[in-house]
Amino acid sequence: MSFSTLVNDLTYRDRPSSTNTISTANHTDTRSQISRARSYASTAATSVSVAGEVSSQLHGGYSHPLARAWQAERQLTKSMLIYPLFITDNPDEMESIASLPGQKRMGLNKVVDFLQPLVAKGLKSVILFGVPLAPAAKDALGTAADDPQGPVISAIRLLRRAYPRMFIVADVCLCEYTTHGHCGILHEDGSLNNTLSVDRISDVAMAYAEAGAHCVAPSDMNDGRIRAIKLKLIEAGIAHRVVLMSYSAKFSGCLYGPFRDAAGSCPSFGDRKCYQLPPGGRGLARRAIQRDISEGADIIMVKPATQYLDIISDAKEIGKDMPVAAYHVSGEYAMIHAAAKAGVFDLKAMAFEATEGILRAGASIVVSYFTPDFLDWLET
Ligand SMILES: NCC(=O)CCC(=O)O
Ligand SMILES: [Zn+2]
Ligand SMILES: [Zn+2]
Repeated sequence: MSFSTLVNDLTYRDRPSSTNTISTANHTDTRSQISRARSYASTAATSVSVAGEVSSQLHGGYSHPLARAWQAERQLTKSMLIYPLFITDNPDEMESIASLPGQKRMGLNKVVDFLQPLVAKGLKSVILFGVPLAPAAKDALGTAADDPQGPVISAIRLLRRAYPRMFIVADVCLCEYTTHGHCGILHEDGSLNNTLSVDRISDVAMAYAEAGAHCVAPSDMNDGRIRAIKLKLIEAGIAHRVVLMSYSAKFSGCLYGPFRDAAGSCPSFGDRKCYQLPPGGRGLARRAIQRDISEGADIIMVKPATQYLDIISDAKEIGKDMPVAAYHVSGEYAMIHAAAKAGVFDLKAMAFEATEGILRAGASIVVSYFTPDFLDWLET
């Protein structure tokens, strides 16, 4: 221990403090050391002691709730939240999703009324997932994904009319619409046919954009789909009014289970490890993020969120001039609910702590199933 640290340490411990009773109580035996240190300090280097006292005092800076809020580079606001909605092809459906407490799967006749109180509380944005319930709606090419009468395109049109100020994001993938449940079109050996998949995915994205989505968000992880979508948007003359949000770093793992229940998008064989990223692949995620930025992404997303905070921070560093989004996924949401139910912690406190961690890592947009709760919990 250097002399100045000793002085700081002793000076700090010696101070009577209502907020730090443990350190004063435990160190009464150091008084003679303190006075020796102090007299040395006052003769040799008075400024060391003063400077030490000044720099060791942090508590004052966050003593008030507002001052605590100011410590955050980014504070959670309602504008940062995107709420996931599951829209089925059964217009009158309103079903609870067992593995996603509080979340519903709903039909077109229900969605406007469902959103009304949320919009009144400040909901700004939703992301739409289509859920075809009729088994006949699925095929090898995911034809239903861009059915003009299908749930996503119909919901885009409906919500644009009902809530003209709401920002509508359309998730773009084929897994909800393919019989095999994979995120693209397959070769005969069951692997992804990247060329056909990108062509199909970019057509689906175009259909959503043309129907009026403010943002299209491809979550499939096929190589080159950002470039393909951007080029088609430019060619159609609508690139200037559509945000392209790439799920750039979407990791393969076990946190999507409740979503697959909700959307019926579980692969019928195999897994997604050959297109979603391996959980340890930080360098690979950085390359995927760089690639998607160079291909024309307007927003880059990291998914899941709390297990991948380093990747969010990398995304913010690599894409320092663009917004970074994080998807706080179904498994993360379900875990928080389960642990809160088991008495491990308070649901609200944990929802804030997890989301603040996501913002601190670098995100300024959070796709969250907690959105309706946050609309109640946040003042602005
Ligand atoms: N494209 C969306 C997903 O794959 C799942 C998200 C979740 O688990 O909430
Ligand atoms: Zn998919
Ligand atoms: Zn997906």
